[in-house]
Amino acid sequence: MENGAAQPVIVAIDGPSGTGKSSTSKAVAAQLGLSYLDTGAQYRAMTWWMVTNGIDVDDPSAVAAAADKPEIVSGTDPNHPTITVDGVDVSGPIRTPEVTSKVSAVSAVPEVRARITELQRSLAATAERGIVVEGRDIGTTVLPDADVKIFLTASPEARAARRSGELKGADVHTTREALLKRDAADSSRKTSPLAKADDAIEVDTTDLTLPQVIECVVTLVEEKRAGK
Ligand SMILES: Nc1ncnc2c1ncn2[C@@H]1O[C@H](COP(=O)(O)OP(=O)(O)OP(=O)(O)O)[C@@H](O)[C@H]1O
Ligand SMILES: Nc1ccn([C@@H]2O[C@H](COP(=O)(O)O)[C@@H](O)[C@H]2O)c(=O)n1
Repeated sequence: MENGAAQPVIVAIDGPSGTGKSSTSKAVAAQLGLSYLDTGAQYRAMTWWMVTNGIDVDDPSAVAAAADKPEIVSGTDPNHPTITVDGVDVSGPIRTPEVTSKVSAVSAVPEVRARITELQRSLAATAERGIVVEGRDIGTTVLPDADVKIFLTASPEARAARRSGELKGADVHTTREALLKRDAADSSRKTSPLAKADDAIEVDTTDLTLPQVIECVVTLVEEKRAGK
């Protein structure tokens, strides 16, 4: 089949924090002309709204009761991903240390996950050429029939070094502990925890450059499209 008339392809990329999901997914989507969805940004947007509206994020029933209130809209252009809550651009505010430290509590609430999962499935279903969706439960729960499933990993040391390089001046040890704490919370929650789908391909990125990881994923998607 000609490239222009190709069937939409759905790519699920999961893994712990700092393994390179966002960087890889954006680049793969841009290279292959697909849409891109950062599902972590959606959970961060929900958390930002809870904090901004004085909801106690450690009270799951308060979070559940408010979960249907914010209108979260994700733009899926990999070259210009956007996220708004009730029409406000929150791409900056969702990356603060406060939101990062509270997002695991909010994302563990089943009503939050149900609401956001519905948004994710709807975006995937309407992506004309297909989509790369990255998160923690995409291959296991959100899109279990995805055409290609990747689970990225990397050593905690490599992930902490990458993150502290981004957050200029951040201490690597503190960054490592914060990453591991978030992974533990995300992996141990009852509803759709961070997990590798049985049919996902695991790619350990510890000793790979970002361009190498991107090339590996592009090749896997192209092989799938070619029916190999
Ligand atoms: N293979 C790699 N080698 C070196 N640096 C990398 C590699 N992959 C990603 N990075 C860098 O590591 C940092 C974290 O990457 P990224 O944000 O893509 O991870 P993530 O898995 O999406 O994290 P999170 O789940 O916390 O959002 C970025 O600065 C990115 O440029
Ligand atoms: N599919 C997903 C994606 C993310 N989360 C939660 O959001 C947090 C932030 O994710 P980042 O990728 O932006 O770091 C993450 O720690 C999870 O709590 C999720 O539950 N499911």
